[in-house]
Amino acid sequence: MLEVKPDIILKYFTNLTEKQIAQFEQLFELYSFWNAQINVISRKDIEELYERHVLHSLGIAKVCTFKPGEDVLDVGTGGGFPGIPLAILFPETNFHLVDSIGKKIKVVKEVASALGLENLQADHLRAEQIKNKYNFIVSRAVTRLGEFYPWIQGKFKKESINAIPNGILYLKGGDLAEEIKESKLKAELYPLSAYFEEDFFETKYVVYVPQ
Ligand SMILES: C[S@@+](CC[C@H](N)C(=O)[O-])C[C@H]1O[C@@H](n2cnc3c(N)ncnc32)[C@H](O)[C@@H]1O
Repeated sequence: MLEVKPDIILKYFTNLTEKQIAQFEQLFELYSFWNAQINVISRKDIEELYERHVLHSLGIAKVCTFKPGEDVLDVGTGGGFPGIPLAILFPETNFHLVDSIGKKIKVVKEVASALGLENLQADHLRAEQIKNKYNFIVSRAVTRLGEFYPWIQGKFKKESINAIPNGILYLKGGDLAEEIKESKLKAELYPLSAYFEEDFFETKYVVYVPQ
């Protein structure tokens, strides 16, 4: 069987514990197995799992170091991106992963349980149904910011304990100027090419919208 190693993760995250390295290593086998049954990432992408999905998700960690005890919501997590890689990296932060498609949440629950992730809860829910409040709301590839914002408005904790105020950290690509203008939000753009040298990241950003 093809074996793909998470070397690219170790290249950019040099302080991982043995446990975290083992968890990242497990991801390839787990997603190869689950993706064959329930499509959560493009099947031709599986060999690029670590660069295009795991490292891309961890781009958020280059912009914000989550604190122990903070609550983070991942809206439209699909098979667990960006929530699962972030939950491995920040084991003392609480992650709530939701998706409107139940079978995708099944994959998230299976992967999280195989990894022994105790800081992650996954629920089959639409973002609009959520009543809890969070420090940060993360997302990737769900919808335009203008549509996304009303779903999560009012779901932030008032008090911030991080170096950056509570807010949205959204992974986006391409030309964002028009989308941000249309949303009328005050957004800050962090290019992932500033942190990662691979071509894939040339057009990728973390969009931060403080609350
Ligand atoms: C293109 S997929 C992206 C999945 C994952 N974030 C990733 O990057 O691999 C978009 C996901 O958003 C989910 N979704 C769309 N609208 C949603 C909503 N209102 N609440 C929760 N999930 C939603 C869909 O079910 C789908 O799984």
